[in-house]
Amino acid sequence: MPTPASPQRRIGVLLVNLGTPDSPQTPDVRRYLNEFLTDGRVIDMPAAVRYPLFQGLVVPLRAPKSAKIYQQLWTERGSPLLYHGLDLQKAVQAQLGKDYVVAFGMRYQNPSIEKALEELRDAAVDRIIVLPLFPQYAAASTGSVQEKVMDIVSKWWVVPSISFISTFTDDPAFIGTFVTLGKEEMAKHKYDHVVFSYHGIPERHVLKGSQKNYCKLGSCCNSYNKNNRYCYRAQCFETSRLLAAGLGLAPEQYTTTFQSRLQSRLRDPWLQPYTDEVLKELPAKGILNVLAYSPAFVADCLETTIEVGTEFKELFEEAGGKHWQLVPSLNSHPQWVDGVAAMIQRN
Ligand SMILES: C=CC1=C(C)c2cc3[nH]c(cc4nc(cc5[nH]c(cc1n2)c(C)c5CCC(=O)O)C(CCC(=O)O)=C4C)c(C)c3C=C
Ligand SMILES: [Fe+2]
Ligand SMILES: [Fe+2]
Repeated sequence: MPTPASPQRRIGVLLVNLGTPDSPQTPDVRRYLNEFLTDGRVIDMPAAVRYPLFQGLVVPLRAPKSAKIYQQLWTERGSPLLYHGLDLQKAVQAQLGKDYVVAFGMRYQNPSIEKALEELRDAAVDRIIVLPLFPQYAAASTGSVQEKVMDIVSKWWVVPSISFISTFTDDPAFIGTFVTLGKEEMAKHKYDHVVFSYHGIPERHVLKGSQKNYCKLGSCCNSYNKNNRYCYRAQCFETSRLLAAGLGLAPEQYTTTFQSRLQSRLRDPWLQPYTDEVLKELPAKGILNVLAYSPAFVADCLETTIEVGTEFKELFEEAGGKHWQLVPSLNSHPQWVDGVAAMIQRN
């Protein structure tokens, strides 16, 4: 008797980014910030303090100010973080072909991770590979996506086989595409210095993630090794080193900095040096032409286009700098699409 053909076994891929408001209007921004800033992995305070402090005070004050910035960022296609994510999903799906089903979700707001996982379940995939789109692991970004995904699938009757790509700080395609993009800018203008500005996190977050107290926020992070594989600071330094090597930069030709600290009355220190403080000092050192990278992101968003591309440019020029240029993010660059597909296939 002929054996029945085995059902087609497809692999589900879930690409996840952080999330963005549904519109740049204050009520939608408020809803987004309420979800984001009450996540215990982002604001690691007891829930009894976090909810009243952030929902009751911080978010109502911040939402109208953030909404104004989102209005500057918004395009005809909506929020860049969202449309670049959807473009990437489409391109990776085309690259991987019919043996894969690629879905896209956001940790906060829409499209939700829940909906994206349900799409994969409805497609009867054999197993799921989750790729949080954060190159460097942080408990507040990658860790939060992992927790959310596990929360959702653990409640399904049939729990799928699932794996996570937790960090790609040194991935050749991630580095290689940023090198390509940087060289394109360097061909148009002569730069004195390169600034690699990463999203900041509280120092406490790094120390809490340190295995066997290996990390002391000092020279321990200068090499990336088995003891600090998930140390956010060590991963940022590793990304900078690899980008600098690809661009042919000597150590004195680049600086690693950290941006977007949430100003807190508690004044807890965030990773340093702070980008805004470093860039103001550059012109006095004769550095007048700066190429700026935002390598904690793989898609352009508020943090790249507005904070690095616009606000830091203004600060630099006010301090006497002449030329500040942001390298665009990877978005759905063909080299990056190939790299994401390769990462999935290796998994
Ligand atoms: C690299 C990944 C990210 C980490 C780590 C991260 C930590 C982190 N962020 C905040 C507070 C805010 N971040 C905001 C925007 C934002 N953050 C990331 C990524 C990481 N955040 C992205 C991709 C974006 C942009 C989203 C977009 O819509 O374009 C914001 C909102 C904007 C604002 O009001 O300034 C806040 C607030 C904290 C507190 C934190 C770690 C503790
Ligand atoms: Fe953030
Ligand atoms: Fe360290």
